[in-house]
Amino acid sequence: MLDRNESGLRFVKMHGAGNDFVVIDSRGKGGPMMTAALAQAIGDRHRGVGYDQLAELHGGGTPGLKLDFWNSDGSRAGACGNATRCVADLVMVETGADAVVLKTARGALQAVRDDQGRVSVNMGQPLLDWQQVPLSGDVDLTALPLDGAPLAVGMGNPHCVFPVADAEAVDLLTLGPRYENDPLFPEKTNVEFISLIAPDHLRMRVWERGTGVTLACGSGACAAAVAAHRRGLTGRRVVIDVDGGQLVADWREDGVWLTGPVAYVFEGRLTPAMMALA
Ligand SMILES: N[C@@H](CCC[C@H](N)C(=O)O)C(=O)O
Repeated sequence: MLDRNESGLRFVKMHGAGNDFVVIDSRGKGGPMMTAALAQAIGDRHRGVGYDQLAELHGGGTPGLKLDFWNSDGSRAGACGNATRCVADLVMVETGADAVVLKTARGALQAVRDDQGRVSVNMGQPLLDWQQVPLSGDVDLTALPLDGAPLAVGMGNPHCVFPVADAEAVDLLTLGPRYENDPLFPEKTNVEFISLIAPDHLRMRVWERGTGVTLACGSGACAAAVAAHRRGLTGRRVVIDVDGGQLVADWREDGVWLTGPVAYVFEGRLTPAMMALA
């Protein structure tokens, strides 16, 4: 066990509506250090720390703060709305600012804190062309023998959203991995099942690519709002009930804004033995 004088890689455990993250701070250390093997080891809920996504913060100064995302199976993710909100809060607490810009593979994302302590991030405009989602071809998903006539939405990562009568009744453990790995999605996909509560209110259950069932998914909430609006089910702003709480997605002229809670769980240090797995 590490004592207080031993060095080790510091991390913070956070969550946003139950979507949980390990945040590694690599600022001022000459660039990111994460590898697929180490990300997978830290993500192991029995032998590591456990998380849905790992977020590594690096860069700073004039080029700006950068954020990379890893799934618990060691794969990379181009976007993670809830981790972006959590890390934005961490930086805002540190600097005393009420807004921050974080550079991600999705682009430079602007985040702000509201007077209830919730953090919002502009996740950008949805990507709706098949090449951008991406899909394996110019196919109409509604014509496919996939239950529920889904919509494909890119938010910097792929999402397949199924509007269904009752999201509670969906067998997520069977259907999630089936569609995640469908050849229609060359980079695999996140899978969301949504049902309508009211024209401004959805229920969503999610299977995340590279992770499995999670209690919430921010980019998934954005994709769900876009899909529901395109289907004529909702307006542009929706409250979304997820297993871990509530998120709000608002498709505005400048992009889809995702709002929700952030929480700090604990801080720790990874042991040298764990680091040796990098
Ligand atoms: N939980 C996330 C999405 C994480 C990435 C996803 N599993 C992927 O591989 O694209 C969110 O809050 O957006």
